Amino acid sequence: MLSAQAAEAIILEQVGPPHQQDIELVKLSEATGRILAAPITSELDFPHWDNSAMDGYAVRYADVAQSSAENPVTLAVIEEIPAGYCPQKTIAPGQAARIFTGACLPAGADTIVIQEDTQPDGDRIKILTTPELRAFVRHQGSYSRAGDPLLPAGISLGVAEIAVLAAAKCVQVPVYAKLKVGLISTGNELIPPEHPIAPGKLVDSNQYALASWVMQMGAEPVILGIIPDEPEALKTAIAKALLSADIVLSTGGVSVGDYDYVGQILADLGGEILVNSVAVKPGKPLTFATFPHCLYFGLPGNPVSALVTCWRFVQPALRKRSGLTSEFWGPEWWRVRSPMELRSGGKRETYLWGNLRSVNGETQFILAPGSQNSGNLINLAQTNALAMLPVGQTCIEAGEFVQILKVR
Ligand SMILES: Nc1nc2c(c(=O)[nH]1)N[C@H]1C(S)=C(S)[C@@H](COP(=O)(O)OP(=O)(O)OC[C@H]3O[C@@H](n4cnc5c(N)ncnc54)[C@H](O)[C@@H]3O)O[C@H]1N2
Ligand code: MOO
Ligand SMILES: [Mg+2]
Repeated sequence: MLSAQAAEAIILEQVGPPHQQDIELVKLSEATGRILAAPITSELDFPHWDNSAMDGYAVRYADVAQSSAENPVTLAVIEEIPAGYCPQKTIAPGQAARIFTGACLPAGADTIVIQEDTQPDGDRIKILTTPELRAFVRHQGSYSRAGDPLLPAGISLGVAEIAVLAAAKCVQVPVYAKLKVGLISTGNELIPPEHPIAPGKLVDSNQYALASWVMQMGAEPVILGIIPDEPEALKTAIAKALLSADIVLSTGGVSVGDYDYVGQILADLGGEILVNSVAVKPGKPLTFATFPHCLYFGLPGNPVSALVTCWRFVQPALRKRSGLTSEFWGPEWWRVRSPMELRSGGKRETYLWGNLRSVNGETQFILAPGSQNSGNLINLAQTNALAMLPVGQTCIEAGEFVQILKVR
């Protein structure tokens, strides 16, 4: 049995980055959640022009360096500059321009006085304070200069990145193609949710759970359905899956039972089986095999085992394969306090599910009530974290810190 760390390393080592031909251009409006495939630079300075951060007056600092409420300097207002307008005049000594937030600074001016610190006087303005030199001026190029890198390749595009791409006028975005993830449920007991339940039968929840996870990860699920525990049917289905996906996830059939055929079939199909048992709970029979153009994860059938192994082992692999740079592969560990005692058998790296909650300003892990059994998917709902007890640690006392994996 491999340790979790050894299995993780073996899996990640086998995962390659996307290929160059996997790059496509998408519209910016459809780029959310996609992974940038090339670095982005802009031909523009940010800000594009010196401009005002406030509503007020553009002045020459030298004119107002001694100004105060008691001894205000009075300046002639020679132009009004709203946002979007290009100033026509140069501010000479003794002059100012009315200016508004976002408007271009006129030539000659170097400082903004906010209107609260002024008093209008016909077509002149009294300055009631001494501003700081260059106060409230947003200088051209002070955020980023033309030609500077704006975004690196290998990041996921979220709200802020989309804003930057829009500002840089990048309306066609180079991204990596979505990975295709084949999904197979194995088991004679399984029925789709639409079918009537019968004695001994069970609804295939794994297929829906994994399809949901695959979509959340920005990949494309390829639904291959329920396959009975029959070697020939399974072999045909797995062979088909290997041709139609970059990564295949099956659930069930990987343990030691007489109907657990997945490992043997992977070997028969020419797969190199690198992992078939890992010291994690739940998830011990996790199986990983490589094929020339496909990675195969045989996840355990129990619903919680399938998801825990997915979050812990498949997620970093999928992130790497989808083009993210290494800092984003995870797993991302956090350390938070648990107000409750947490227990483990100590023989396998053990995962308990629960919630991260903010309690009096501190993040805490709250264990999900009910049975922490890998067959119980009911109390996995509405959780958002897994607490991890390493091998050898049988207990975390109430109030102590525990290592956490954020999930979903
Ligand atoms: N003698 C031993 N028995 C078992 C061992 C062991 O070491 N020795 N390991 C146990 C552990 S741990 C796990 S986990 C399970 C994994 O078994 P399999 O991956 O072979 O999965 P199945 O036997 O096919 O099913 C297990 C369980 O999960 C239910 N299931 C399966 N598919 C689905 C699905 N698509 N949706 C919902 N539920 C599903 C299935 O009905 C079974 O109850 O093996 C232990 N046994
Ligand atoms: O390891 Mo199994 O995944 O306990 O249920
Ligand atoms: Mg089994």
